[in-house]
Amino acid sequence: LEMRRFVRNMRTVPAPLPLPLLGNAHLFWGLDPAGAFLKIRELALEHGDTFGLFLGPSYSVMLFDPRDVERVLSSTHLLTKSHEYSFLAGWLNEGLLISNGRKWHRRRKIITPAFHFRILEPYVEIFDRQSLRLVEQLRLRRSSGQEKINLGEAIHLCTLDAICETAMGVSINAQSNADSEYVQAVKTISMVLHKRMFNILYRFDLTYMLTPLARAEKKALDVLHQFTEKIIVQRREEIIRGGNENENGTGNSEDADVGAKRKMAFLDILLQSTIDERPLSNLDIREEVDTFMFEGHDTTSSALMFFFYNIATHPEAQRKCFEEIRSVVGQDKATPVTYELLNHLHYVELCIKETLRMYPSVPLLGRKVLEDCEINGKFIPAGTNIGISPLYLGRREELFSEPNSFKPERFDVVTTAEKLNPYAYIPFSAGPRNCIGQKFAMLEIKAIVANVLRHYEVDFVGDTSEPPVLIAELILRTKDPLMFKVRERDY
Ligand code: HEM
Repeated sequence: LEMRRFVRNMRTVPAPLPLPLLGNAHLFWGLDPAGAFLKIRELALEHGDTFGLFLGPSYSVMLFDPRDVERVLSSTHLLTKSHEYSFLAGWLNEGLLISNGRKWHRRRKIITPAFHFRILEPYVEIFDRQSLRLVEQLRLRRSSGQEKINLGEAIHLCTLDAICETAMGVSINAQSNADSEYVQAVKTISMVLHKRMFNILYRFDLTYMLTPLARAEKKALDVLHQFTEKIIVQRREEIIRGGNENENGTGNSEDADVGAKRKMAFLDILLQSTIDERPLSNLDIREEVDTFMFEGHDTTSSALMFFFYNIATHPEAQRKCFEEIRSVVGQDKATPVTYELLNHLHYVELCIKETLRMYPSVPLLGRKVLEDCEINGKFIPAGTNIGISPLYLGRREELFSEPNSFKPERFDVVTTAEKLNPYAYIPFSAGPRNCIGQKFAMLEIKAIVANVLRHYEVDFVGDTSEPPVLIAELILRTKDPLMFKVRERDY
């Protein structure tokens, strides 16, 4: 930073004293992601809700005051993502999550209609079918002698199946074929992303390229990209050949390793979209489909895992969820869940919202400031990275009473006395760059919850005296897997 701007910034934004060259990096030396998160909390207590951090040459400002958060997230100027998102570019290229400027704006405009409720409504049939496969998988695990079940792992495969079918209109059958090349490639990429973001050895491109991890990434990317591309080419050809015979689930296009009835998948919508009257190229479509694949499965499976943890450790909440599901969907376990029925699951929705307050799937958001600006009297110079943490905000005592307790009723607008600040509760972010898939996510989570709880009572197997240790990586997870027992419900 140039000295004059630096001094102006330091006057308005407190920061721990930086060391030459290192800045404040030494404060985080040797800490794992969980430790780094606690350190940031400690610094907020010491320096206030908005404070600066120098990590080597890069300067960041952490915002923990909802008023400052509002200024950033609602702004139409502060939309550029921070450098960390570029680690995703290998897979997502310049898809909606990481694109910036004019490209992002135009893409957001054409993708928004793809999340209209009329498009989402038929997807519930997919969520229903895939969650019944999950129910079956859990039964198989039990009958094969697995006493304790890693529910998060089983759910992850289920959400991967659901997003693949909705995004591309094909099934990868991840739940019955967890060893498939595609599923393994998704796993490899997630592992690589976490390592690149949090391990200094892998952070810099030049040194990273020499590691075996870079080779594993390249191999996995080839698998992922080739798969998406193959589906795009096939679908384009089908449309040229004979129109949309497979739309709305009426057709039955089969492929060697993919096979499922097609609906109006996101891919079909993108194939019909135009920008400046020109259709999107295969690469344009691939980056958006891959973005849905990434953003649409890990997030929902993290939310679901914490949902089941919360209700398993709060039996009264589990009972109320089950009673509501039974009264809305009916006594017959074979009745399919529908869009209409899911909209009536009010108490389940409160539990999902409370889960996302305590355990937001995306624990940290980052923006890059391109021009000097002021945020509520604080001078932020161009080049600053901004960090906003939905996880930290959701656990602030000043914003939520008993923040570490699971209290779904706080979200009940009819009965609650608590007045919630919309910028304190931001699991789906907020403003122009909020989550485009939030309605999709709520429907999918509800469908999976409804089918699992209709069939099973879920118990947590583990130490409940302490909350699980969280790892605030790209997607929130726990240090150790959460293990559960499921018991068949008789009614
Ligand atoms: C519980 C589930 C989910 C949560 C908590 C969640 C959360 C978020 C958050 C916090 C952001 C903003 C990220 C940032 O600014 O860095 C975001 C963006 C996004 N989400 Fe979600 N998400 C969920 C599910 C989904 C699903 C199911 C899809 C797609 C089917 C999706 C697609 C996207 C896309 C494309 C963006 C980028 C939007 C843009 O920049 O214009 N998300 N999500």
